[in-house]
Amino acid sequence: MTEQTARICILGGGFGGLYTALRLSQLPWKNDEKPEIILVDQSDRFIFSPLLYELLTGELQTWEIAPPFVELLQNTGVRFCQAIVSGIDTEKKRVLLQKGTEIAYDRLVLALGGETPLDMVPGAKSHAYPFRNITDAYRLEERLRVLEESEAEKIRVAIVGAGYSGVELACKLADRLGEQGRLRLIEIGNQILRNSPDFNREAAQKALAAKGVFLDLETKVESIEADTISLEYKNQVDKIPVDLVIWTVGTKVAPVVETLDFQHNQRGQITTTPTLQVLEHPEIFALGDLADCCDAEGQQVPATAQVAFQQADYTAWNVWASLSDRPLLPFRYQQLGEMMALGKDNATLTGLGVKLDGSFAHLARRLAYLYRMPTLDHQLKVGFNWLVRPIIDTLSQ
Ligand SMILES: Cc1cc2nc3c(=O)[nH]c(=O)nc-3n(C[C@H](O)[C@H](O)[C@H](O)COP(=O)(O)OP(=O)(O)OC[C@H]3O[C@@H](n4cnc5c(N)ncnc54)[C@H](O)[C@@H]3O)c2cc1C
Ligand SMILES: NC(=O)c1ccc[n+]([C@@H]2O[C@H](COP(=O)([O-])OP(=O)(O)OC[C@H]3O[C@@H](n4cnc5c(N)ncnc54)[C@H](OP(=O)(O)O)[C@@H]3O)[C@@H](O)[C@H]2O)c1
Ligand SMILES: C/C(=C\Cc1cc(O)c2ccccc2c1O)CCC[C@H](C)CCC[C@H](C)CCCC(C)C
Repeated sequence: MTEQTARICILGGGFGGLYTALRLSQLPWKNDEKPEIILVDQSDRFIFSPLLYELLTGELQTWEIAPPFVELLQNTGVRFCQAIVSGIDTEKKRVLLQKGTEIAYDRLVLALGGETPLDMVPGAKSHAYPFRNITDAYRLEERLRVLEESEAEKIRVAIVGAGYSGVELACKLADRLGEQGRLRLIEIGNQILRNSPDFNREAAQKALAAKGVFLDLETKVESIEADTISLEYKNQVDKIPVDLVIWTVGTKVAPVVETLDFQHNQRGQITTTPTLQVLEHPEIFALGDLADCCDAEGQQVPATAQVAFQQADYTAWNVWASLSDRPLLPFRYQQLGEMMALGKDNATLTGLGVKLDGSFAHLARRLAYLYRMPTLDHQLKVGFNWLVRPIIDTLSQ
């Protein structure tokens, strides 16, 4: 009697899910043990979010940072299913999709990421622009285009949150808008980039100052209206006219994740073991922004692409191990450093004992991200384009 092929279902094709699928397809399955691997995502494209800002400056094109899943999964044996996940029946081991169909699984990988909360202040949902995915980038692009084509002498942009996204966006938009832009970066704390190494924070402060970005520290957003933003500073509220508000603050898990009957932390993330398994469900793995994970050393890991990217290797290995009767490995997070774009030809990078800023950091950041893109085929296409495009642009001038 032959045993039935095992089915691995991966929910979410971001840094956690897509890289898990790709690694799983490369593992040494014995022919009679080769499982069926299905990747489910609501979108048809993977998003390389660290390079999302470059769409707004025209430095990069959609195909480079958001390749379609079908293209990435070609020749891997992984099946792609575009659908919205609406629930999981853990008793029957089935994933429920919004379109009414279900997928049975033997192993399940949860990697649905996070969302930007627009319910933190009144008016944000109706008037502020989030910046997390390709739809957000297109919406923002369209608004910027309308403003640029208007008669307005100045385009007044307020960016809420001086974390990584806020600082990177402010620098890129300042370069895009030039003299036409008047940017302010609003931060509740008393400094920007609270969690960054001093070198990166200082490089960012210098870049923001050089680009004329106005910094509102210790300032809380009270509310956002159609063309104003109300800011509280030292117990006084000021209403400031704005053309565009971008909201970068916070990450929350999707409502479908909140409804799952697992242990969650206060932020709604699913608690996992260091082997990235959901408590009391060894057949279910969770990683990335939706997972509350302490690694083998007991350190709480942050919600970053760098973490999800590393967890994907362990998840793939552990899923394979659990189907091959091998021991599972606890996740060991290696903080390699951090990189930040500070405009069109400037960046800052701290990691592995190296500190770089300016155009060297810009180049090193681009190369480091090229190396982290999902498949060799995509790396080659993008790398070739980065080499050849400047030559074509120069010749066509
Ligand atoms: C602008 C920006 C820049 C960033 N830059 C960096 C950086 O430089 N370095 C860094 O380390 N981190 C960075 N991050 C953080 C990083 O993007 C996240 O931590 C990382 O993407 C998390 O990976 P994930 O797999 O958990 O989720 P994601 O990569 O967000 O993937 C989740 C996937 O699930 C899909 N999905 C969600 N809900 C459903 C559903 N119900 N049904 C079906 N599919 C669904 C989504 O479409 C998405 O493809 C950045 C974030 C942003 C917004
Ligand atoms: N280059 C990179 O490495 C990079 C780029 C983008 C994102 N990421 C990762 O993605 C995750 C999200 O980062 P993010 O920068 O998008 O968002 P974030 O971490 O939520 O940062 C938002 C910033 O806004 C501040 N803030 C909080 N509430 C506020 C309010 N009501 N008004 C004004 N400011 C407020 C926060 O201060 P407090 O910190 O005091 O709360 C923080 O400085 C992080 O894990 C980050 O590491 C990394
Ligand atoms: C800081 C580095 C990696 C961490 C990291 C950061 C992210 O934002 C990620 C996002 C998504 C996936 C993964 C990651 C991630 O791993 C990179 C460290 C690299 C070295 C410190 C770079 C050394 C540069 C060399 C000196 C090369 C210089 C080249 C030159 C300028 C020609």
